[in-house]
Amino acid sequence: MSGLRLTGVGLVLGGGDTAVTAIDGVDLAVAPGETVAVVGPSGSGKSSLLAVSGALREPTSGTVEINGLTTTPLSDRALTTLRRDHVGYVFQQANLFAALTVREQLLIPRHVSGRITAADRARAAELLAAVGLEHRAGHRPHQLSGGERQRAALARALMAGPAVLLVDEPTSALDRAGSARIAELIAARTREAECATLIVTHDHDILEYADRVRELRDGRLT
Ligand SMILES: Nc1ncnc2c1ncn2[C@@H]1O[C@H](COP(=O)(O)OP(=O)(O)OP(=O)(O)O)[C@@H](O)[C@H]1O
Repeated sequence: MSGLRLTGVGLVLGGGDTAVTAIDGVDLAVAPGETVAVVGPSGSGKSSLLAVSGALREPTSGTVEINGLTTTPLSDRALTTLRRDHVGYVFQQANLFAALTVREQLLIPRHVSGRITAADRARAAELLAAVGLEHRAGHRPHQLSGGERQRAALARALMAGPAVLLVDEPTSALDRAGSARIAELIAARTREAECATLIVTHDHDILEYADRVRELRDGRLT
């Protein structure tokens, strides 16, 4: 299927005496245009779930399908292409490049895979307007607020038109109003771009913006 599908996914981290089952028999499907939130306490496996969902970690068992493509067994090169072409990531610290302006954060990855076209520039401008940052396009990350950085990271993640959008604790650095704004924006862009969005969070305030909410406890989805 398009979107994201996890079937019987398990992930064991470490080995020997310190081996931990971080994810245990997880079945989860996220359809295009849908936002699913997974909520769970610290250590419940949220980051691990995102890592296997985004083909950043190979599951110990089960299968992960991203936009109809199964992630195992694939070469490192094929995985890199899969991640680049099909997955957008918005991680906790926004991971913006300190030296680049907001506009460049969106355009430089295009440059790496070829020339920046007029269509790329138009798309970047459209996405920055959609996240309310057109007036900050020439700013660098240290000149932005926490919420603005998250919105820049969201726009960058959407630049390649990913089939799957993975979001880790989008609101950890934000106040309540900022949290609501980014959560609303993620859900709206998800519908608009018809990507399958998985958000992991412990922030219950943002759950109202998700189409579905699942709970993670000790690596198991309930
Ligand atoms: N390299 C590792 N070796 C062994 N166990 C690990 C390793 N990395 C993480 N773990 C354990 O796996 C479990 C899941 O970790 P994970 O980071 O996915 O949880 P989380 O829900 O994202 O936590 P938090 O909200 O605190 O970031 C935790 O119990 C953690 O202690």
